[in-house]
Amino acid sequence: MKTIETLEMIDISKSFHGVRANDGINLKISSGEILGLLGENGAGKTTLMNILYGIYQPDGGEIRINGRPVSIDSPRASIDHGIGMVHQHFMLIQNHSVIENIALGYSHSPALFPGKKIRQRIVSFSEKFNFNIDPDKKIWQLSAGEQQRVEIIKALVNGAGLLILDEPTSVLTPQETRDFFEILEKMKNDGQMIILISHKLDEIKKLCDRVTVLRKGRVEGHSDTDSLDNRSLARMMIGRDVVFSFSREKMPRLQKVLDVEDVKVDGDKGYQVVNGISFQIYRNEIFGIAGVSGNGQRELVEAITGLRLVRQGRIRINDIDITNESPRKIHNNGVSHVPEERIRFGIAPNLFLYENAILKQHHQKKFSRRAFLAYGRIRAHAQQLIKDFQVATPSINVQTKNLSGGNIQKLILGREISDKPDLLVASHPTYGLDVGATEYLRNQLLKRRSDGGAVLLVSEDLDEIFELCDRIAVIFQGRFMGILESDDPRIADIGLMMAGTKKIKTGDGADASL
Ligand SMILES: Nc1ncnc2c1ncn2[C@@H]1O[C@H](COP(=O)(O)OP(=O)(O)OP(=O)(O)O)[C@@H](O)[C@H]1O
Repeated sequence: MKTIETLEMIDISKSFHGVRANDGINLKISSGEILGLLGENGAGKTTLMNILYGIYQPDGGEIRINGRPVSIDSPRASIDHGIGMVHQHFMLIQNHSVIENIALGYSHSPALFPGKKIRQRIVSFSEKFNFNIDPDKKIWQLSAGEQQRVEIIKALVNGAGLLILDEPTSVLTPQETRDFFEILEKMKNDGQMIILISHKLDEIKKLCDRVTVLRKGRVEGHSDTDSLDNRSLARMMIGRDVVFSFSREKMPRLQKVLDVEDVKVDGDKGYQVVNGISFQIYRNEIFGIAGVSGNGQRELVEAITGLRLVRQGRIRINDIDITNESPRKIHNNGVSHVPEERIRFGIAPNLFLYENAILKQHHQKKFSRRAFLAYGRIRAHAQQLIKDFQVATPSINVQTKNLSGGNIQKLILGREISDKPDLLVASHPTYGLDVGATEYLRNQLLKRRSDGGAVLLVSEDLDEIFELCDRIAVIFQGRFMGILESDDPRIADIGLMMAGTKKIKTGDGADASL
């Protein structure tokens, strides 16, 4: 392992076409420390870490390792200096084994395929930090948590003394998160340095020794986590107080909007992953689906929004059968969708922001005149959207791929909600959002409900589900383990239901699957 004792970033600046993403940033981390890097969406966290990892070159400033200035002009140089980065989206080749993936990035190899040496190192790290990974398994056979551990091992095998982790728990189940925290503690006690980017304040407080908070490209402050509570952390990040809990008045359910009847759907690998699910959602209702990811919720949502074939059963919106209709027809019948994979399904990355602001809506009368797009109105709509949803961008004339992850997310949400759909289907809508944007989004979902909309919310964040939903279904292996009213005392068993060890008979649509 490389011996990095201290790493400093001094007065780092970086601009993109006049946008100062980093403006004189200072940061320091020492061996055996976990530093939290916090900041609102677009604050400059990813840019700063991309500079440290050699993906971008800074316009000014210096990086010092053990007090000496170093030049990091590529990821290879960064790895050679003992820095490793685990991105939000894993960079692993699915059809290759763990050992093959690690060999591909191995930086010290004299041999063509240094399999034996790598196997030894995987085993030794696994024993030391309890990674529990089979080196011969293919990546596609591994859970998200296991794939993340492979990424970490890959960095450690290359000698990383400093690990950068970008929102590492967003893809993990609660159990995997607990295991992951233990691994990080062990690594820290072994002298490893870790920089953790996260929007989850509890996580930051639990794991990090110190935090550096960025705002609008500058350092807002450095602090020990002991001396901060969630409220003061949030205030540092977004410059105002954040509401952490919402009051949700009870509302009578009105007409039925969505009717899902005994639906069966196949997954990507060709076998059935939604095994006969029935439920209804009404106007003035937020209906939550809780469950560990990979239990069929993604496929169910894709079936409702027209992205996946329904093999059996019917789906109706306002009593109109939309089973296996095109996404466009389903959208025209009043369904909007905030997809789980936003960059892939939510935007066209190379189009301008104002074009993405009306994606799927361009044929509507307000945006087109005969065969032509009404660009004046489209631009005005985009301006309003970025104002209402606080999308941080220099203008509406930028390619959407250049927005920060959280701001892309806000743009999609704004577009879908402003369409005032009868049914809004939102998959993990607050993932990647800062605390201020999360608060705003949750308020918007509640507003959609009180304006007479129906909302289907799929989330792994139980706090979010409890906070927002009128009824909660728990999905396990493609079946509902029960549908509960939010004030049902049996809600305490939700963990058991998520793990598949308890079913609850509720006299609702869920019975069809019990
Ligand atoms: N390649 C790029 N081209 C143009 N602008 C960019 C580029 N990368 C980042 N930016 C801009 O720099 C600013 C900082 O973005 P960055 O991705 O670093 O923020 P972040 O703190 O990581 O945000 P998030 O929490 O949303 O991921 C944003 O205004 C973003 O639009």
